[in-house]
Amino acid sequence: MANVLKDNLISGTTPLPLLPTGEQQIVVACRIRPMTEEEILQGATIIAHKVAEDNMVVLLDPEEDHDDILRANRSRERKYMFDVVSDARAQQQDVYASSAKILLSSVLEGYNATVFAYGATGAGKTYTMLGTENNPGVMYRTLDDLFVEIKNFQGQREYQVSMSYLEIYNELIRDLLAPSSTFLELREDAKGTIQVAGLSEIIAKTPREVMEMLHKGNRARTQEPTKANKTSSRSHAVLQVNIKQRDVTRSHTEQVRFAKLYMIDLAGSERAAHTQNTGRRMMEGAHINRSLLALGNCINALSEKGNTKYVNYRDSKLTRILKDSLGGNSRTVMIAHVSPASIHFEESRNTLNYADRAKYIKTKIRRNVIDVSYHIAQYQQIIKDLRNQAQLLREQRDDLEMRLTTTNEARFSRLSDSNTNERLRVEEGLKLKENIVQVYRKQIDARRALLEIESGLMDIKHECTRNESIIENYDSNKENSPRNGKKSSDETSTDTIISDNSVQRARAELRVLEQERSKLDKQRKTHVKEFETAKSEGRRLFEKVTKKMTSLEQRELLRLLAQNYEYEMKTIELQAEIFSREHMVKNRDLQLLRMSQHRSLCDTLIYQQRRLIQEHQIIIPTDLEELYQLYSRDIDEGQLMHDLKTYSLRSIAGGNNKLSLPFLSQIAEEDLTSASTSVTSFHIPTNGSRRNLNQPVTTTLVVPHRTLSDQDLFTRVNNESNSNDLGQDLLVTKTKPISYSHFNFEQSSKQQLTKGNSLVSMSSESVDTPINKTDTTIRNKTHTISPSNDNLHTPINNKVKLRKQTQDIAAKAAQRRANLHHKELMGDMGPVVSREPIVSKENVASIYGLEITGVKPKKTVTINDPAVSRGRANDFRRTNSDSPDILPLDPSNSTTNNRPTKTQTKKRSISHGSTLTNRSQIPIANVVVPREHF
Ligand SMILES: Nc1ncnc2c1ncn2[C@@H]1O[C@H](COP(=O)(O)OP(=O)(O)OP(=O)(O)O)[C@@H](O)[C@H]1O
Repeated sequence: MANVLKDNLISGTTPLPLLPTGEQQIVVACRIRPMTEEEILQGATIIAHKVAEDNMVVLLDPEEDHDDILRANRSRERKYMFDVVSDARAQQQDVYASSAKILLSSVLEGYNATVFAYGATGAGKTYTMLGTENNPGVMYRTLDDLFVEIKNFQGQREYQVSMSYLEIYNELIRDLLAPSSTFLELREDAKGTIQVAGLSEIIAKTPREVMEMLHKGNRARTQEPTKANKTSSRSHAVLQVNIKQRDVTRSHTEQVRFAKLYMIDLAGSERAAHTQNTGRRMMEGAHINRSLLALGNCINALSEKGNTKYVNYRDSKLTRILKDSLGGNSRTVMIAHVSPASIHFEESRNTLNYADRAKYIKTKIRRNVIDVSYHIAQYQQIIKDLRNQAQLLREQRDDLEMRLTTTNEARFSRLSDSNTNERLRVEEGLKLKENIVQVYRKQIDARRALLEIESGLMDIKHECTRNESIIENYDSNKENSPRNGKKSSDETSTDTIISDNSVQRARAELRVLEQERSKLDKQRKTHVKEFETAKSEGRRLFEKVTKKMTSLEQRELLRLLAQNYEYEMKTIELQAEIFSREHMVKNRDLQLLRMSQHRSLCDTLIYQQRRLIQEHQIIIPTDLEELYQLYSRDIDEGQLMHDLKTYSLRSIAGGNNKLSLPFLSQIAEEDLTSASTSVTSFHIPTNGSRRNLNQPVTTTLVVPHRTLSDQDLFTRVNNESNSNDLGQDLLVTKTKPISYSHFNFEQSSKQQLTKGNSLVSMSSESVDTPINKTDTTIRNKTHTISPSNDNLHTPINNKVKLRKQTQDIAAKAAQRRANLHHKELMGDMGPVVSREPIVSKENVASIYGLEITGVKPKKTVTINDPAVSRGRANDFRRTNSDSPDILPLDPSNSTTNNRPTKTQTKKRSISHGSTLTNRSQIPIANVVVPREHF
C-alpha cells in the first residue's frame, strides 16, 4: 500500500488503483505542516521530521536532556511508520493524491469510502480538507476529479451525484447546506446504517455547483479564533457525497451501484492550559474533546488484536456517524496532522499514537450493487435501445472507416513516386484495412444470422410444446373415454371428430416443425463455424495491420474501429440473451396466470363442497375438519371465502349444472375445455362414472395441495422424476409427512386408518357411490348416527346432481393442474424438449400435494371397489357405528378382512400393474386423491 501511495504522491496523475475487496486496513497518512509564524516567534524548534523513506515520522522529545547521563542510553526519538508521510514541502495536490484520490476509483466501483482529518487544534486539518481559494484542499480536488472521471465514462454510464454537508457542534447536528436554528437527529435503520433525519441532499451536476455548495456550507460552519488557532473550527464538518450510477448499455438486468464518500474535517483536540479558552470556547473545547475521546476509545477497541473488545460508537454523535468508516463497510483513509513545533510535542505525540493504533483497524468492505431485473414490457424497450445503439455504432464505424481510408490515401498521395517502398507499404496497409473490415463484417453477419436462428428455434420449441400438449390431451381423453359414455352418440361423434381433426393437425404440424428444427440446427452449425473462423481471422489481421500502420493516428483509428465492431458484437449478444429471457418470461407469466385461474377454481370447488356438507349435515371426521380449517386459514384473511359466498349461493341455490360464478364460468367454459385432460398415466378417481368405481382407491396420507409451496411441488416433481428407482424411492418410509406446526399429518393419517378409515368410507359413499339400494342403506345408516338428520328427506337426485357437478370440476381441475405443471417442467428442461410424457402417476400425485406410497398389492387396503361393495358397506357400517371390528392397519389382516376374490385381484392387477415384474410395470404407488375434501 505504501508503494501505491508513494507512486501517487510522486506522479499525482497515476491511474486510480483499485483496492482489493474484503477485509481492509485503514490507510493512515500523516501530514506535518510547516511552522507557523507564531510558533517561530515563540522560539519553537522543529521536532517532527519525515525521514527519507517517505513513510516514517521521527518525533523528538524537546524535554530530553542530552547531558543527563542517567537517560543517556535511552533513545531521544520516537518513530512512527505510516502508509505515507508528507511534510512541509508537500503540496495540496500531493496530499490529495495520497489520500482521497486512491479512494476515488473504488467509489466509482460502488464502494463506500471515507477520508478524515485528525489532529490537535491548529495542526492543519482544515487547510488539508478545505484549503484556500487559490490552493484548494482534498474536498474540492476529490469532487473535481470525480466529475472528470464521470465525464470519461460519458456514454457508458449514467451518474447522479448528490451531496449533503453537516456539522456537529456541541453534540448538535446542523445542516450546513440549509442552515437553520433547528438541529437534526441521528437515526439508525434496520440494517444498522446511521442516517441523519431531515438532512438536505442536493444534486450537483457540475464541479462548479459543488464548489458553490461547499463554500456556502463552509460559510455556515462555526469557526472562531482561539489562542491556538485564529481560524479554529469549533465543529466537526462532515461532507457526504452520494454517487449513484448505472450502465447506459441496457441489459436484461441492470446493475445499479451506490457509493457514499465521506470527507470529514474534525475539530481539533485542545488542551485547556494551552488554548487558555474560557467560557463558551472552553465549553466547545470540552464537547470537542469528549467526542474525540469517544473516537479515540473506538480506535483503541477496534485496533485490539482479534478485535474482541466492545466498540462503543454510541458515546458521541461523531463516532456514530463514523461507525461504518471505522469498523464497517468503507475504505477509509485517516490523515493525521501534526505541528512540527516543539511547543506542541504533547499534542503531536498523542495524535501520532492514535494514528499508529488506527493502522490496525480493519474494515470489511463490500460493493453496493443491486441488480434490477426487468419485466417483459421493459425487455421490449431494452431491445429497442439495443437496436438504436447498434445503429449508432454503425454510423460511428462508417465514419471511422472513412477516416482510416482518407488518412491512408492522403499519406499515399504525399509520398513521392520515388519512395516506392513506402508507397507499397501504404498500399498494402490500405488493402489490409479493406480485408479486416470485410472480416469484421462477416463476423457481425454470422452473429446476426445466429441470433435469427436462435430466435426461430425458440419459436419452434414453443410451437412444439403446444402441439405436444394437444396430442397428450387427446391421448389422455381417449384413455378416460368411458367418461364420454354418458354422452349421446351424436355428441360423442362431434367431439371425436373435432378432437381427431385438431390432433391430426397437431401431429402434422409437429412433423413440419421437426423438419424446420433440424434445418435450423444445421444452419446454426454452419454459422457458428463461420463466426469462429471470422473471429480468429479478424484477430490475425488486426495484428498484421497494426504492424503495417506506421502513423499513430492510423493505429488509433484502427483500434477504434476494432473496438466498435466488438461493441456491436456485444450488442447482438445482449439482444440474443434478451430474446431468450423474454421468451422464458412470457411462458412463465402465462403459466402463472393459468395456475392462478386454476387455483380460483379449486377454491370455489372446495367451498361448494363445503356447503354441500353443511347443507346436508354430513358428518365429517375431525381430521378432515382440521384440514379444512388449515385451508381456510391459508386463504388470505378470508377474503376469498367472502367473495365466493356471495356468488356461490346463487350457483348452488339455482340448482342447475351451469356455474354462475363469473370468473368460474369463464374458466369452466374457456380454460377447462381447452385444457381438458392431459394426465396420460394417472386416473383421477373423482369421476362420478361407473368406470372409476372399478378402480381401487387405496389410502395413505391425505394432504391438501395448498400445504405445499410451488417450490416444494417443483422440487418434489423433479426429484421424483429424476429418481432412478422410482418405485423404491416412493416408499412410504422415504416420504416425509408434511406437517404444520399444530397438525401432524402422519399421525392424522394413522388415525384415519386405525379408526377404520371413516374418512374414505364416507367420501366413497358421498361422492362415488352409485345410487342403489345398498347405498341408500348406507346413507340411512350414516344419518341415524347424526344428531340431526332432517335433511334426510332432501331429494337424493338433486344431491347427486350437485355432487356430480363438483366431481366433474374436480376431475378437470386436477387434470389441469397436472397439465400446467407438465408444461412448466417442459419449459425448464431447456432447449431440448422431451417427447416423453413427464407427468407420471407419482409426479401428478405429488403435484396434487398427495403422499404416495409404494405399496405391494398384497398390502393394499381396498375400499372403493364396487365389486366388493358389500364388504365396503360392511366396513363403512363398522366404522360409523364405532364397531370394535375396525378395519385393520396390519396388511395381513387387511387382506383377510377385505380379501378380494380372484377376479377382483386380477382386475386390480391390470389397473395398477401389480402382478407384473417388469420394472416399468411394477406398481408404483397407491394414490389418494383428496376426494375426501369434496
Ligand atoms: N500545509 C500547510 N501549509 C501552510 N499553512 C498551513 C498548512 N497547514 C496549516 N496551515 C496554516 O495553519 C493554520 C492552522 O491550520 P488549520 O486551521 O487548518 O488547523 P486545524 O487543524 O483545522 O485547526 P482547528 O482544529 O482549530 O480547526 C492556518 O493558518 C493554516 O493556514
